[in-house]
Amino acid sequence: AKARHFKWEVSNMFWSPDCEEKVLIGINGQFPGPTIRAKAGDTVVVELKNGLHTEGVVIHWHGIRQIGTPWADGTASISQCAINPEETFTYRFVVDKPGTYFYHGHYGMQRAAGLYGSLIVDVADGEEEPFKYDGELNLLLSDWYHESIYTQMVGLSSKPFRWIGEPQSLLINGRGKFNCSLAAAHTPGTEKCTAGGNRQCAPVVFPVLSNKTYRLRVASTTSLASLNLAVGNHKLTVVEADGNYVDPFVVDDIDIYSGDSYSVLLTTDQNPSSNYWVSVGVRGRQPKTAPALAVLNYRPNGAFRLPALAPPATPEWNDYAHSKAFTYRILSRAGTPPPPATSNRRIELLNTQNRMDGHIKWSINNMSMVLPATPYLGSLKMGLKSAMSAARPADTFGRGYDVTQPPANPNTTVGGNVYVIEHNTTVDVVLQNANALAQNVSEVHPWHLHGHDFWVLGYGDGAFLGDAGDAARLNLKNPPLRNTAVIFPYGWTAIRFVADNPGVWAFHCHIEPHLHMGMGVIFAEAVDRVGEVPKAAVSCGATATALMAGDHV
Ligand SMILES: O=C1O[C@H]([C@@H](O)CO)C(O)=C1O
Repeated sequence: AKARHFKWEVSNMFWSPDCEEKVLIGINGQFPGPTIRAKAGDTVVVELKNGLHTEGVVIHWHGIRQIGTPWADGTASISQCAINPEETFTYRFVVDKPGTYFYHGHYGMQRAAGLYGSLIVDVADGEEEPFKYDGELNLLLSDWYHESIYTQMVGLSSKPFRWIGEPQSLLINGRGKFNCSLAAAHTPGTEKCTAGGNRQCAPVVFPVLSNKTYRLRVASTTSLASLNLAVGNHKLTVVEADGNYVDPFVVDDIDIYSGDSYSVLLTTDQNPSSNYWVSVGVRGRQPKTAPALAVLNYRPNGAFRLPALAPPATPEWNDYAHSKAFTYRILSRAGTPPPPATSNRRIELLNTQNRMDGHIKWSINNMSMVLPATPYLGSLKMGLKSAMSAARPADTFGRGYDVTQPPANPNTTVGGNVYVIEHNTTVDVVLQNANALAQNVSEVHPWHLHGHDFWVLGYGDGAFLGDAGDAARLNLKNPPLRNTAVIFPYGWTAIRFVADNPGVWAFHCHIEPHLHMGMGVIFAEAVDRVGEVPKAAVSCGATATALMAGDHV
């Protein structure tokens, strides 16, 4: 195992991801940020300098469990202080498991401002993947708004509430088109874009050879959009989800929620005289955003020889039967560790949209999460009384709640939502979706857990019936291991994890505006067992460090 060193500087820069120039957050002058490539067992060291002029920054390594290094998880107010402008913080952590991951900002809505990149972990030397392929294609998917994240955040917390709306474009590896289509010939009423050139918005071209198998690594860091990916005329074999191998299955298209990652195998078995479209469209919300397109370029055809066939159509946004059919097929590959047969605790989390003093919030068991000024990892480790509100959030919301209707009493309050988790206990969490504030509206929410993979034990429609029924029907045989799980409209999703990684871990909806509106909880897991926390993670600036060392002003 090696140490892999990176020196990064985060800064605002002008960029044209969809051909319209805006300001975004890049790393070392690049957007998306540099790809990290390492082997399982390596130590990744990122010296991160904050080159933003007037705001803090942190980076979360999404899918990396940070076993023994909870201070490197990169969550502002949770695992560390936001890094001040001009300051450098060093992230040092082991990438213990091969897979397709990514990293992104986890302070305010900085992820939506473009602060993200790929993190790919290959198998350790001497090990082999359990499937064969000839080459790899990397697709980091995102959505893009023309309004700044500041305007978006102010709208979300204003009275009256101003929703951010749908994104202006979808991006593949940071590239998209705003008001034109590369496939205008197949899309009546749209303007044709110029395809080539070396502009920042030039479409991605994936060169391939005929009759080979490629591993497509696909990850979504979208702010809002749930996506679907298809490649014209080609089948996709799903082999990995969130850094865990799955029992392979073949589909025409895959759904990818924000926070998800997949590997799919594609065999170039189609007519080699043509190129083919890779198409990424919106699902789960009525789309107002055109699909993103990239070119699967069968060499030696010209890169910008446009495909003869129309781009594959994205399934209807509200065809949830299609979504569920895909999601339910994801099961663990033989050899994946099975979950413990029983759990010590079940936490049932009801997701509701609420009102608070004229604001709109998302609440969990009727508490909307707000983050503290002092990062939990330090304040809980030091046992500071101010660290947590005395009231513990509830483990359940009671069976009577009608998930099919807007909340009878929509009023909510804010809280820390800190759940204290005992070391080495097995914890079940049931995420219960419900109707939003408007009649007949219930949305998709992809929930992401930090610090752990979890087994997805099952999904259901309507209210979870608990011990009266659903608890006995969970899949304990071959549930997939993941770090992100979707809850479907009006449905529930049950997960299980073992609390074997002391730290303070966020568990939240990965939709950026929903997290901003409070849709999350904190798992304070065996914090007394956390090793010595680096001072730089929990004290900010040189004076803080010096004061901690006993110096006086
Ligand atoms: O959180 C959300 O708020 C809006 C809408 O429900 C209220 O304007 C929306 O579509 C969300 O996902």
